[in-house]
Amino acid sequence: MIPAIRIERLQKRYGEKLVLDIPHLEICSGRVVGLLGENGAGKSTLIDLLGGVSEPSQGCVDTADARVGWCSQRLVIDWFVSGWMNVWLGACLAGLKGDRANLITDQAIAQVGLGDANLKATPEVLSGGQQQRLMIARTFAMQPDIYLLDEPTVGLDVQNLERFADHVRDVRQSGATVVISSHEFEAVEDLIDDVIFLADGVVKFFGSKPDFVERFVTKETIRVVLDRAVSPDDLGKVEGFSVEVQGCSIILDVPRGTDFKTVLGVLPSGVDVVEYSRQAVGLRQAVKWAAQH
Ligand SMILES: Nc1ncnc2c1ncn2[C@@H]1O[C@H](COP(=O)(O)OP(=O)(O)OP(=O)(O)O)[C@@H](O)[C@H]1O
Repeated sequence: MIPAIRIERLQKRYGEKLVLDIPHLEICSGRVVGLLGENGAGKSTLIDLLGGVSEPSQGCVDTADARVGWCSQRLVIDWFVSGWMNVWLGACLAGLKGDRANLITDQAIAQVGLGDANLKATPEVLSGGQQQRLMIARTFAMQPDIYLLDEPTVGLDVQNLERFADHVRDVRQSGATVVISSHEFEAVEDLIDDVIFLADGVVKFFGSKPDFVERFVTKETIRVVLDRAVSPDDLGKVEGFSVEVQGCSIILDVPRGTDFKTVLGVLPSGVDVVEYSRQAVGLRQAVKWAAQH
């Protein structure tokens, strides 16, 4: 696959502090990449460098001649023109003019569910979530080859989240590359193909989402409900298990893939299992473990 973004010896310092250090990284076109990591890991710094709105202290980012659409975590809005014109600006940045620019503007507004909002007024009349969507619409109207979206799902309600996800799928289908920074793992889990996991400005993992989950989720949580309460002393011990008793419920942290029979081995004789469930293994657990290891 062709790299849409190539990073070489990229460093960003604020004063003496090195906040991002990526020797080499290539993001392929047509992928949706989740940029994950704890607060302060360097996600926004990387998005800003990729978008060219921040200068590297060293090294470079190459996006060839791609059109890059940057949607910041912070509000970047022209408060002196109407909401509609803020989105139209995106169409203009795509080189569109006249009726075509107007059409793309209206489409982008509909895609983020702002069709009924008062976009004739300046944007301060919009709610926080609507202002966020205004910026997303402007990026959509720009029709970029590379979308850089910093926390785009914050403040979106369920319906708008679905609209957003549909649009990301559409642009990915048409070959665009999308980088999404997010702490809202459930919102982006089904969208992303790859994960960049940053910790203290360093890429700790870069690869496919399934590989990320496989690598970092080594344990899973199982909940067993019994027909009567038991005491922790009644339970057997199994290497690698940690067990918590809550009345009739037993919560077990076990190595991933542990079979039911092995779990049963922990229980005292003479009790019946009323309910048994495994917590779904996904991005949230992987991020949690990646941050700890
Ligand atoms: N303008 C600045 N001046 C000094 N330090 C900065 C500046 N911008 C960011 N930093 C520092 O760079 C580091 C990375 O910040 P960044 O905003 O990229 O993190 P992040 O992963 O996006 O965090 P969050 O999840 O909280 O948005 C942090 O230690 C932050 O304090």
